[in-house]
Order: sequence, then C-alpha cells, then structure tokens
Amino acid sequence: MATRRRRKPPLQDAIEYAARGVDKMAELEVEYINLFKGRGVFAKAHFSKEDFVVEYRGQLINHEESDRRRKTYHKACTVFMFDFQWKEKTWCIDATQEDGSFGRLVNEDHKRSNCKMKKIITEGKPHLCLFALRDIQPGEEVTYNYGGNDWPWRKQVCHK
Ligand SMILES: C[S@@+](CC[C@H](N)C(=O)[O-])C[C@H]1O[C@@H](n2cnc3c(N)ncnc32)[C@H](O)[C@@H]1O
Repeated sequence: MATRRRRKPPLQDAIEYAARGVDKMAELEVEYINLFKGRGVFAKAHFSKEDFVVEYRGQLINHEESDRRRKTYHKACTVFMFDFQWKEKTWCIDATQEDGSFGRLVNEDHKRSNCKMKKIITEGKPHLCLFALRDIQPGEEVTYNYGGNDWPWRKQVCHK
C-alpha cells in the first residue's frame, strides 16, 4: 500500500522559505489576467488548508521611512506597501520593486479569499506570509483580503 508523504508543518515550511528568500516555483505561477486586474498568482499544485503558500517579500522599513516613501512614490506603487504591527510599532514591507517575487503579485478577494496573511518571526525579523484558509486546487488564483474597505476595484464590476 502506498504511504502518504508527511506534510511539513506549515510554520516550519514558511520559516525555511523565508530564510532562503525563494518562492514555491514548482507549485505556483504568475499569469496575466486582464487589463483591470493585471497579473495574478495561480496554484499549479494542490495546497491543503493551513499550508504555507507564499511570502510577501520586500524591504522591511520603519513607519517614518514608509511615510517618507509614500510621499515620493507614484500612487499606483503605494499599493505594494504593506503596513503591519510588530513590537508595538508600525512597520512596512515595501514590495514596490519588481524583483520577480510572487507574493507582491497576489490579488485581493474580500469575499472568497483562499489565503490569509500572517506575520511570522524568524531570526529576529518579521516576515509576512500567506497561509491557505482552505484547500486550494491547481488552477485556482491565490487571493487574500487586503483589509480596509476603500479599495477601488471592490466597487467595480469586471467581466473577464
Ligand atoms: C499588490 S498588486 C497585485 C498585482 C497586480 N495585479 C499586478 O499585476 O501588478 C495590487 C494591484 O492589483 C490590482 N488588484 C488586486 N486585486 C484586485 C481585484 N480583486 N480586482 C481588480 N484589481 C485588483 C489592483 O490594480 C491593485 O492596485
């Protein structure tokens, strides 16, 4: 009888990928969707509920630096700046650089998202990682809820 391979604990998996600074290239791919959404990240393999999927990689900067950059960046770029709380302060992952990483290309779905962003700490530094909220099938777009309530696309209807 075939034995099922034991799944790596999701947190351990996330820590290892964060340390290596790479994405799950065999299990994810980037595809162009349409003019409205741009690109998105799609599963090439099955992910189980709670699995680590992808890290939102970028530059870790403090609140003051994030404020400074927001004033100089084009508005379209600021959507790639992810603010979060750590050690009672506001920090930001600045993923405005097109560095080939997948996390920065994950689109939003505030009604049926299949992932959730969580902060993990490894080697004394925070990392933002997406974990599966439910099983994700190959071909499904990876999405999460960006939070807030004023994203422009939530008001618009898009016909693919
Ligand atoms: C972090 S980027 C995600 C990657 C982006 N699609 C790209 O190709 O660069 C966020 C941007 O993607 C688009 N986006 C994300 N979720 C969307 C959605 N549900 N509907 C339409 N556009 C979306 C918006 O243009 C938003 O400013």
